[in-house]
Amino acid sequence: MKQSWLHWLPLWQPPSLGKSAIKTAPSAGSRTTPDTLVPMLTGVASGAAIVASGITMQFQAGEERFWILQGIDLEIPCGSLQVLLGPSGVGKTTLLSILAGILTPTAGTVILLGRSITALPECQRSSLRLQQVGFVFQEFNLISALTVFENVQLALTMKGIHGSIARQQARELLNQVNLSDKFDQLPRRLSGGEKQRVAIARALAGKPRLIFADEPTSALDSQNGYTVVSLFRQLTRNHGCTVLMATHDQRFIPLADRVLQLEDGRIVQ
Ligand SMILES: Nc1ncnc2c1ncn2[C@@H]1O[C@H](COP(=O)(O)OP(=O)(O)OP(=O)(O)O)[C@@H](O)[C@H]1O
Repeated sequence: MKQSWLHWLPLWQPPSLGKSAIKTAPSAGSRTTPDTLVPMLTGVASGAAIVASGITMQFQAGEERFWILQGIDLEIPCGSLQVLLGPSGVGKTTLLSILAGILTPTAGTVILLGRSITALPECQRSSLRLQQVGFVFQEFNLISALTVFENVQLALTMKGIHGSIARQQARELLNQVNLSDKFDQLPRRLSGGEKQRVAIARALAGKPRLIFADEPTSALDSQNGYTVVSLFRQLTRNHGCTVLMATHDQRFIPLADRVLQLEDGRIVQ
């Protein structure tokens, strides 16, 4: 799903209409936990980066309503690489967007990094995302008029990191993704794999604890895809970052700590 990266920080446009849909009602087992009943620190105590309960999402297409997610319960441990697998249109972007607090589910609750976000006002969710969450997309969404270095520096600026500290951190992030020789290049001069590594460096600005990656390997060949997913794995191992990656690509499953298969609105493990 093509989205502007800048959109994801304060705002987000929901995905477009038109693929497969589930037109049945959610199961009787679907539940909605009142947000006030969820302790603020649930999840962190148990080492979970995300705890989702009874996530249900209904969309409307013309006159018709359909359920795309049907009562998903999920706990994602800190410091792990989780792969959300499923065919196009099954609801991966929708689920990612709900877990990141960008979309509000029809029912259910999400605890993100110990905070119950479902009932938080958008400005507080946006601020939590800005400080703690990084995003990586299929289409890279780099700013074409800025150099590689400036793309990362801008992300740091948006997180309140300026001047020589921002420059130092931008250098470190780009070194971390092996792009130390590309600082002054414009994105159009980079290969797809290099662009995605810039996008990862940018997503890591401000040391987020959680990375959401939506189809990050779809535009890449096997080797570059492997480099990107290996990089995610390294981040979980060396920096304690949690990565949730949505994909329909089964090639990188061996690198995941856990595969969550999304099927008919539910997670099948
Ligand atoms: N705001 C919306 N209103 C109505 N339908 C929507 C809305 N957002 C998404 N959908 C529909 O919900 C379904 C799931 O979309 P979603 O983008 O989450 O799937 P996906 O698994 O991420 O697909 P892809 O891999 O192609 O990106 C699709 O049929 C989509 O058209």
